[in-house]
Amino acid sequence: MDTIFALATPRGKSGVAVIRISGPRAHDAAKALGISLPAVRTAATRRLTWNDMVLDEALVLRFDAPASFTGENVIELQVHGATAIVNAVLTALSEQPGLRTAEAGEFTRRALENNRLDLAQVEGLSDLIEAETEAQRRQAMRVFSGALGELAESWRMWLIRAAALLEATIDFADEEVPVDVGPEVKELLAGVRTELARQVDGIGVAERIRDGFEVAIVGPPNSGKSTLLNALAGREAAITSDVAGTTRDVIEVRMDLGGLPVTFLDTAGLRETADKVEGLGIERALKRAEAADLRIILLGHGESSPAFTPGADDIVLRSKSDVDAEGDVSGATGAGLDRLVGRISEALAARATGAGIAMRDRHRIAMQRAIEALGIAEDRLDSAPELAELIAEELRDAVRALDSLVGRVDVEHVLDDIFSSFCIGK
Ligand SMILES: Nc1nc2c(ncn2[C@@H]2O[C@H](COP(=O)(O)OP(=O)(O)OP(=O)(O)O)[C@@H](O)[C@H]2O)c(=O)[nH]1
Ligand SMILES: [K+]
Ligand SMILES: [Mg+2]
Repeated sequence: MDTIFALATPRGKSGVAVIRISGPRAHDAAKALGISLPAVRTAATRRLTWNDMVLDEALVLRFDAPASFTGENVIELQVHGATAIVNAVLTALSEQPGLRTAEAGEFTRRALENNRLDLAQVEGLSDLIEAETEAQRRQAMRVFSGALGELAESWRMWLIRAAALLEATIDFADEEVPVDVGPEVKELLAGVRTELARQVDGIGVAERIRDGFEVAIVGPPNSGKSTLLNALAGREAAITSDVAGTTRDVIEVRMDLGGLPVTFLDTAGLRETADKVEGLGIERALKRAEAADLRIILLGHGESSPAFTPGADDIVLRSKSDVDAEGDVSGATGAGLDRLVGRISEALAARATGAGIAMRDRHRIAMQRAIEALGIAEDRLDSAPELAELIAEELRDAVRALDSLVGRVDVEHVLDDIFSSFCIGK
């Protein structure tokens, strides 16, 4: 196994830069830099030297396998964040035998291989690093701390219990079965299936929290959509003018709205037009507005938008309240903007509460596979309960699907559990 190293903080000038070394030669690599190793899990300042030259005065942290992020011996060097220092230390490391630069994600891959993290936690970690808003941080943190693995483990235990009950009836096939296990098995399966379905339902919202909600601003030309977008963004993101049909392409502005990631879409004014390019813009506007999570329908004085019927949560507003007594909001003066932002946050926050812990297509596929297997098992329990062996096989399929959630693949281990732990009356 190679010993790998890399800069763990972004490149460029900074107060401190962290260089991580992981693998069997991590301790030797530190010693080769003139470092006398600090005690495990303590930090000590040490002078780094290479070819008789002092490179820097660094804070050195030492972790010994398996109690480290990667599960290997790890040294972390906190050096002064000058490009020249970082380069000198990285060069010194690369000149040592058995050491090489880490590939992207390689520290985490080793953590996975050494069972320091499960697959879902690895996904959580990558989302955590990408998190920009509070809701994203909270969601990623839940997954990173192993919540999905814990859920999968509890489902797995229920299914293994159900399979064990069925196995017992197989063992007793020729004799009298002491108890009818059907009702208990059914209850276990229905419990798992209901929870799985709830998690699958929450994936869409969880994906939204990860990738951002879309809020489209739509309405007739010149109602002030682009001006409103600019007011929300606090910058001139879109061109505005008194010419109807100014906006053609969809303009996107990403924002943090009360902790939720939101992308606002400014769109072309909706109207009948003979202009080919404007027509293409309107087509795009309609498509994106329909796909968005929420729409702000912005109307001018006395206007309606025949091209757009508002959905239940959509917000219909009258623009230019600074010059229109019946207006609700003014992109020009900012009046009514806080109230609008409040309404949008409220509508999206209500949806965000439906988020589950599962949050990826991979999770959806695994869970749906499990739901399907459980459905077949439940049907068989009703129609042909004597086929206990076949039913148990469906349960094993469901367990395998759930195991794939966390990247566990040792099916033998599952079968061992089933056959060893719960043998009623034997
Ligand atoms: N007084 C006032 N004028 C506004 C306001 N919002 C927009 N306007 C003016 O209305 C005109 C149209 O504004 P835009 O923001 O370009 O309108 P739009 O809806 O994006 O127009 P299209 O992109 O052509 O569909 C411009 O002259 C703006 O200065 C407002 O809140 N108050
Ligand atoms: K305009
Ligand atoms: Mg516009």
